[in-house]
Amino acid sequence: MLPVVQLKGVTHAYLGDREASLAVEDLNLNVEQGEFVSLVGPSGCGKTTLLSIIAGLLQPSQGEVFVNGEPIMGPSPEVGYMLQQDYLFPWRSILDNAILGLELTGNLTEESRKRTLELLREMGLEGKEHAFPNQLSGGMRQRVALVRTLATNPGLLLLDEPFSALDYQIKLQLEDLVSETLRSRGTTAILVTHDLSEAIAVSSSVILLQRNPGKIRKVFSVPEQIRSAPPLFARDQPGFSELFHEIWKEMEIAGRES
Ligand SMILES: Nc1ncnc2c1ncn2[C@@H]1O[C@H](COP(=O)(O)OP(=O)(O)OP(=O)(O)O)[C@@H](O)[C@H]1O
Repeated sequence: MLPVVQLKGVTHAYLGDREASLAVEDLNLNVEQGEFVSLVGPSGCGKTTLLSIIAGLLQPSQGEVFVNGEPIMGPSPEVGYMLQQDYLFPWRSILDNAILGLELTGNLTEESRKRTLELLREMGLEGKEHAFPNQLSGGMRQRVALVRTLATNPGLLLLDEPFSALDYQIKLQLEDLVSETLRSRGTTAILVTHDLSEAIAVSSSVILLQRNPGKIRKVFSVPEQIRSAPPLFARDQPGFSELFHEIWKEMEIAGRES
């Protein structure tokens, strides 16, 4: 089976007025169907650059990027992108926000609208369909953003720190919800996070990047007993803290070298 994401020799330099800054260099990566991969590493190591490239929002200076075997030419409905901010439109109801992606891609039908209502219910937002974003909590709004992203049924989900602005308890609940939803749908996902314990709790593998320039330093596979537990309980599994300390140590060494 083809990997869902393939990066081959991806290099990207941002061009400034006087000089170019090399954000990522010669990156090679395959993400397989159903994998949940986290990208961690120090600020400036190129995590967001990489997601933008995979999302088709940024063309790399060099190298090739494939999603489901097809070269990426621009944003595609196959790829969902969720950010730290929910970017809901304040003048649209929750349901109207949730169906926005379907509208924009010309896929809004009675059937897809019903599926979106069902998703809102699964996310605990029943009764809020006709409310407006300012009537919802931050955690609820982020769940609406998740429904909007999932409504178009993307095979690949890119998550750029989607939980980082939330209270700790809400963040843990959302990690569980997202992880369970993606697992049951078999969606492939790439998460950028600064929270190492979150990365280990939700992922099948954790990719540590280093900076100056951004490169993959090491890939850590998350053991089955951690991976198969819901994120909240994954943190109590044997091997969790050992893996945390192993990655942490490598991060510190990488930090000293960059
Ligand atoms: N639009 C831009 N123009 C110029 N340089 C940029 C631009 N965006 C990012 N960079 C540079 O590219 C490098 C990688 O940035 P990127 O935002 O991808 O890193 P990151 O790992 O996501 O950082 P953080 O963890 O702080 O969000 C950094 O050196 C950054 O300064």
